[in-house]
Amino acid sequence: MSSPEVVVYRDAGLLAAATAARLVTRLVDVQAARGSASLVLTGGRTGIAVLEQVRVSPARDAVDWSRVDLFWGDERFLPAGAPERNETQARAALLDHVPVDPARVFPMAASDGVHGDDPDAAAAAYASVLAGCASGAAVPTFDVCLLGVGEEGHTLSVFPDSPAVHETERAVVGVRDCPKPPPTRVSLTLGAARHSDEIWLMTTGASKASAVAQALAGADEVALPAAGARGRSRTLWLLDSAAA
Ligand SMILES: O=C(O)[C@H](O)[C@@H](O)[C@H](O)[C@H](O)COP(=O)(O)O
Repeated sequence: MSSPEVVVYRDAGLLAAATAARLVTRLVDVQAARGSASLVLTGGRTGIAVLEQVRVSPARDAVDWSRVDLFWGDERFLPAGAPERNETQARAALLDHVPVDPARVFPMAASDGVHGDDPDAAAAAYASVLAGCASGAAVPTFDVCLLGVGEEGHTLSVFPDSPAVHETERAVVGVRDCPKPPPTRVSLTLGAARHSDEIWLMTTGASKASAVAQALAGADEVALPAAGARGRSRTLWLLDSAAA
């Protein structure tokens, strides 16, 4: 696992624009080397702001969007099309504006889909999707995994000292009574996220500064889940000056 690197930007707007540029370049480089690329999307203001900046980037179409495999790190377990769903927001911010291949976009199930309102069934189904994309492994090696970080150190929908942070077997879990609304979610585990080549933790605002400091000081992942988000070759903490 890689050691955390830190890049600090003047403000949240510059972080979003610079991270969008970083993402476009990373996807182009991976596609040049391997033909396709895989990306894990996140919810939250910061993650969506980055996607919006990708949409308006002059370099956007340097990426062959038809050869990007798109996954989610977590999802708010709501009916399809609900405004609060990470998928809804990602489609509005970017995916509906670029020629992705629908067969290579893998949203987590909605609460009114085939799995009903059972987040555990939805999680098991997503684990099967991941295994189906992983040619023999349980989880693909994601090229880039975008993550946000909460004030108390959550990432994905993995919260401090929660059942999800103690999960060592499953790659995807249902989350209930989530401290951050909405309460029911589906989430990758930290173990699944660590299959990523690069993990980018995008964090803005003074309210996150304590969690950032604890994570970078080597806090235990049970108490500070974001501290356990490590990429195989790179772990990037992308901060604005307030979070730093
Ligand atoms: O579904 C979610 O809410 C996200 O996955 C969550 O992990 C988010 O990334 C963090 O809470 C940071 O959110 P902000 O960027 O809005 O602070």
